[in-house]
Amino acid sequence: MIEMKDVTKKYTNGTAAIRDLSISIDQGEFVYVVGPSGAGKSTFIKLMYREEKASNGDLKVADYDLTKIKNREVPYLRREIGVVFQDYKLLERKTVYENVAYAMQVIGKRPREIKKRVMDVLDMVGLKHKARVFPNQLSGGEQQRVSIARAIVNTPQVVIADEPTGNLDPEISWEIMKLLDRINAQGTTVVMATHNRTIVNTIRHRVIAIENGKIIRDQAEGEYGYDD
Ligand SMILES: Nc1ncnc2c1ncn2[C@@H]1O[C@H](COP(=O)(O)OP(=O)(O)OP(=O)(O)O)[C@@H](O)[C@H]1O
Repeated sequence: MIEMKDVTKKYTNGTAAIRDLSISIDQGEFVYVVGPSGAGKSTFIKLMYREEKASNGDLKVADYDLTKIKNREVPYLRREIGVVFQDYKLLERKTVYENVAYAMQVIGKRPREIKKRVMDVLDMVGLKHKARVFPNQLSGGEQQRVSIARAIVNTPQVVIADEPTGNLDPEISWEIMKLLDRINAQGTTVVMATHNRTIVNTIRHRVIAIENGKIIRDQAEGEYGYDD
């Protein structure tokens, strides 16, 4: 599902945020990406959905070769990748329903299909009854559930989450994790950057540790915890 070979990302100011990194993530895996602040986790994630371009190396995501992808193909790639951010990034002037529907409208889905699918995913995240409210009338956990609904509404092959529980209380974080686990159980690959050791050590999945733009450890699910 995700193949990186000798990928380097150098920002224009000369910072090499990712250095000669190689990794393979299979369809259906759940992978945590951990590491200290500034290690390169967000950059690693941004490379996957083409928010940033690799400076060197080969990168394939969901059947797209990102070294060869044309700009007009990027929206098609993004249909296969749902992204969840720490700060939710919802559109404040749109309702919950509209926020989720928008992801389908931009790819030209028909209104009738949109209505059914949006209500189905809102039901899945437990927010069908909040469809008409605006994001600022929701708690942080509810906003994150809306953003997860938006990420999965086009049934992507991969969901990428950058610190999805970073702004949430522990109790609410577990709810978000349960939701991501459910999405994963339905066959969607999940890649999640996190600083939360309790989560990583409790809900076990493969763990990739990044430091200075390199993978320093790649620990299969079932191996001992993330303890440094
Ligand atoms: N747009 C940018 N331009 C220049 N340098 C950048 C840019 N974005 C990130 N960096 C640098 O690249 C390195 C990796 O940053 P990145 O945000 O990927 O780390 P991170 O592991 O996600 O950190 P955090 O846990 O604090 O979010 C850092 O040194 C950072 O300062």
